[in-house]
Amino acid sequence: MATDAITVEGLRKRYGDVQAVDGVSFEVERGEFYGILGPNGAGKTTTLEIIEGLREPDEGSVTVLGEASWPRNQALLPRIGVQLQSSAFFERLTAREQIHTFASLYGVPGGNADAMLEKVGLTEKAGVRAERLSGGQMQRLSIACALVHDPELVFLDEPTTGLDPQARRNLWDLLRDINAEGRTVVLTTHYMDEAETLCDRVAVMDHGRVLRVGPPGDLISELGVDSLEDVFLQLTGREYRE
Ligand SMILES: Nc1ncnc2c1ncn2[C@@H]1O[C@H](COP(=O)(O)OP(=O)(O)OP(=O)(O)O)[C@@H](O)[C@H]1O
Repeated sequence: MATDAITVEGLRKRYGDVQAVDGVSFEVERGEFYGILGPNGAGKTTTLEIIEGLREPDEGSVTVLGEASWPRNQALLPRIGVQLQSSAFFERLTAREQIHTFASLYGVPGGNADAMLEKVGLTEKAGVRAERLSGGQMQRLSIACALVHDPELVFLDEPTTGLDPQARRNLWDLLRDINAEGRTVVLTTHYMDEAETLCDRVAVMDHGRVLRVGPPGDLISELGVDSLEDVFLQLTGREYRE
């Protein structure tokens, strides 16, 4: 459908004996804030990597912003942003140098990089080396680097893991702003309250399959429980652990 940002159909991926993704289909609408939830090993990262065009599926197809994501599609790269782990920062560079390096890779003017640093509240830390930033500051820098080329679609893999509650809430405001600007956001998270607060819809995965898709509030009332945490527990039979 023309309004879909992402269409995933019949995805399968096996690593040796492990069927990591076992027939996954779903759609993400343009402008949507979409969460992919599941216990460790559920197949979330593999699914995301296939959608991002970083991994070839054994079966199935993915359309991102109207284009096939495999074979790797160069035309898509400027249109999507992928939040890298902070360990992927260039060594010994300051926050400002990091984001300017990402900007130049995409041919983006340096002024935009400084504006992005300001947007994530890191202007005062611009001269600090990335490895000396706090956990929350590093996460904000990695999100800024993923956004510096103004992508339409952003993938965030556990953006608030390891942050204290206040830093998580600050980051939630930033993620809401990114989405309010019209960008589609796809998020994986280990925090059910985070998914409940931020996501328009979530897909709950386990054992390489999608068990259920819907707005958090609908899933909660359909299953007659009190929270997304309870939905997760009921569908997967497991607590959400890291
Ligand atoms: N490169 C690989 N080679 C072999 N097995 C892999 C590889 N990548 C993932 N797996 C296996 O595939 C399954 C799905 O892994 P995946 O990382 O996609 O799950 P996940 O839901 O992202 O888990 P987590 O929450 O722990 O990140 C797991 O059993 C994992 O051990």
